[in-house]
Amino acid sequence: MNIVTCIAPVNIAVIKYWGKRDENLILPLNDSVSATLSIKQMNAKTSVMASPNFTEDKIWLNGREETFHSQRLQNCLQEIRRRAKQRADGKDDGVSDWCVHVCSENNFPTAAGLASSAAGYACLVFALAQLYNVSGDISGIARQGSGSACRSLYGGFVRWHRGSASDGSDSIATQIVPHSHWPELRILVLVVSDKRKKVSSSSGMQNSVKTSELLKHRVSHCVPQRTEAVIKAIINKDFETFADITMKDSNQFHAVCLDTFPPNVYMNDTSHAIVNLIHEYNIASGKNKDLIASIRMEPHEPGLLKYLIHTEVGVGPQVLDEPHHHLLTDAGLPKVLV
Ligand SMILES: Nc1ncnc2c1ncn2[C@@H]1O[C@H](COP(=O)(O)OP(=O)(O)OP(=O)(O)O)[C@@H](O)[C@H]1O
Ligand SMILES: C[C@@](O)(CCOP(=O)(O)OP(=O)(O)O)CC(=O)O
Repeated sequence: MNIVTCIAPVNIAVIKYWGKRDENLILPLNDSVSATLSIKQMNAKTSVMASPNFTEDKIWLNGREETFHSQRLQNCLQEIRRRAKQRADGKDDGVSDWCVHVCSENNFPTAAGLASSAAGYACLVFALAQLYNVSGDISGIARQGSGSACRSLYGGFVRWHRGSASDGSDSIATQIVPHSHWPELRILVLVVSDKRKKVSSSSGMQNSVKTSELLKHRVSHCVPQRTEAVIKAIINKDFETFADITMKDSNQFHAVCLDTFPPNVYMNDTSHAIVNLIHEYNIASGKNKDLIASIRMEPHEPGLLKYLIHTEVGVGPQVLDEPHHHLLTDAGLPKVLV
């Protein structure tokens, strides 16, 4: 059967990726570090199907057909087909020459700053790799769909190495520790808006590279030391240092966005109220207080917090074997549309 269905997780960066040195290959200016979130609560689910009967590559995203002409989609598909053709066993069964139909859905808001592109491209590339029997590192392929997607191919804590090769061959993700390393850690995702961001990450960071002096300082003077220090804190399960670096790096990322001209404002009053609440909680050494209850009480105006996802660090992408999981019919059409 030439159909595969997979799910892939989102990831949240504790050292942020912001700025590219190559727009087409998606090569970053700095290393980044993230935690992969449990696949149970938030995931992208993707079915890919290849058939000699298909006449063109097609993709449906959240129930709507989208154009397959996007350069990023094309780059991922081309690269994985190239890898399929040069498989170690030298046998190409011809499947990589057939057109593909892709159907994907996210079980959380798309393009709202919740890393939908990360889960989405990780899932697509992981599923295509199963379909074409491609083995070895595929994070460098997912990276060409969306930079942060390379980190969603691994569970636990993950580092995306900026690399130095001009062809991007060393700009890949590696696992720092598996999800089982720090099981006590809990992650709360507080969604203050589920609308599409006004400025996408891609164009936001492009403007920052062009106009922000602070970005240059961050890349050369802050991120290298922070990356080493946060990895050490993760390995030692040193929560205080981990939390300190994570908050400082997030603040600096938002400061770079404000230093960009014209500025990108991604946080609103509710986001700032939450940041203040966390600091007050820490100062009050609220280890015995119920943080979730405090968050639900604050900010005081009801309805400002859209929803709260209580999750933890999780595993990387998974294959779903059962036929009822497939999002495409045997004829290659989205089940939701037939
Ligand atoms: N399941 C998916 N499969 C393939 N592509 C996807 C999927 N989900 C999202 N995308 C692509 O990612 C784009 C959204 O990426 P964008 O970077 O703007 O938002 P985000 O990833 O949700 O936010 P952020 O990068 O700030 O965390 C979508 O417009 C679509 O092109
Ligand atoms: C703020 C971030 O989430 C930005 C993510 O940017 P994307 O990976 O979505 O950008 P492109 O590579 O242009 O697709 C920080 C991070 O995840 O490291």
